[in-house]
Amino acid sequence: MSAEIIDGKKIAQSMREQLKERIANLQGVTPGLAVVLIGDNQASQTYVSMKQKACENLGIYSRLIRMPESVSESDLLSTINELNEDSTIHGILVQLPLPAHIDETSVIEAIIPAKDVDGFHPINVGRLQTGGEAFYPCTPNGIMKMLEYQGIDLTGKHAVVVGRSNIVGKPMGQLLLKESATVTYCHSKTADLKAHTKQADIVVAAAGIHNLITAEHIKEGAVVIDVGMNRDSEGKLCGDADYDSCKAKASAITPVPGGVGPMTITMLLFNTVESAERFSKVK
Ligand SMILES: Nc1nc2c(c(=O)[nH]1)N[C@@H](CN(C=O)c1ccc(C(=O)N[C@@H](CCC(=O)O)C(=O)O)cc1)CN2
Repeated sequence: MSAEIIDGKKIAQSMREQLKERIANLQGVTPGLAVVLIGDNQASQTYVSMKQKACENLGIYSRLIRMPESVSESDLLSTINELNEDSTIHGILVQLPLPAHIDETSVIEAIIPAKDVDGFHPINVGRLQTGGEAFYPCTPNGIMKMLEYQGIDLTGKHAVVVGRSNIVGKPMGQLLLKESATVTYCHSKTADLKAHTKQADIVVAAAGIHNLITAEHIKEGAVVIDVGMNRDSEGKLCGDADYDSCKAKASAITPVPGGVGPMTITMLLFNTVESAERFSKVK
């Protein structure tokens, strides 16, 4: 078997076209996104400029707030408070990771849930479990859209999520559960990872370990979703799954790059447009 390649760029593009129509229907309201970038982390700078470019292409107003690595937590919190009050801004995100002296939880909790387009605030995290109006984290929600686009029905399927981060692993499991999948979480301390992943209809690899998942870890016909963003010894971007060996055994697989990554940014645009729509209804 050779797997179908799930083309994240193509799905992202089709979703972005739909978003253009929603923006046109906003009648005079321009969705606004504020991105706070702290320090000089090269990867963060790349992701932030990709976000800004994507906003520009769609007609979303984007404001970049750059702060030095040495910024104090209280200055950062004051900036967030100003953005919370700014009616031209519908979405706020602080690019992660943060410098060690800043408490991530305090920063995330300072953003009002209605503008938390990353979906990291405890109110949004809680509503993912209990229901109600919420924003869902962009990477796992993007994966759900990819699975839907591919026509993969999740009801009764066994999904194994490898990784337990707040950004990807934990919300990924919740979203899969919402669609009636049977979910197993694995992580760095899981004994005999292979015994779990081999039973899975869908494996989501989000552990940040290059080549953690090989053909030996999956069953014939499994769907492999690769969230990894690692660099190999030559500096080439690669995922958590050994692409060539898994491709030969899986029924569908996401590449890195060009798989989950483009969907992460698209879901940020999606949440920002959604937020602008919600605010314009409140007015
Ligand atoms: N506040 C947030 N911080 C971070 C998030 C997040 O969702 N919110 N996620 C990651 C980084 N990230 C977005 O911020 C992100 C990572 C990767 C991509 C992407 O499109 N990758 C491309 C390859 C890009 C390259 O060449 O380097 C791909 O996979 O095709 C988009 C967004 C951590 N921080």
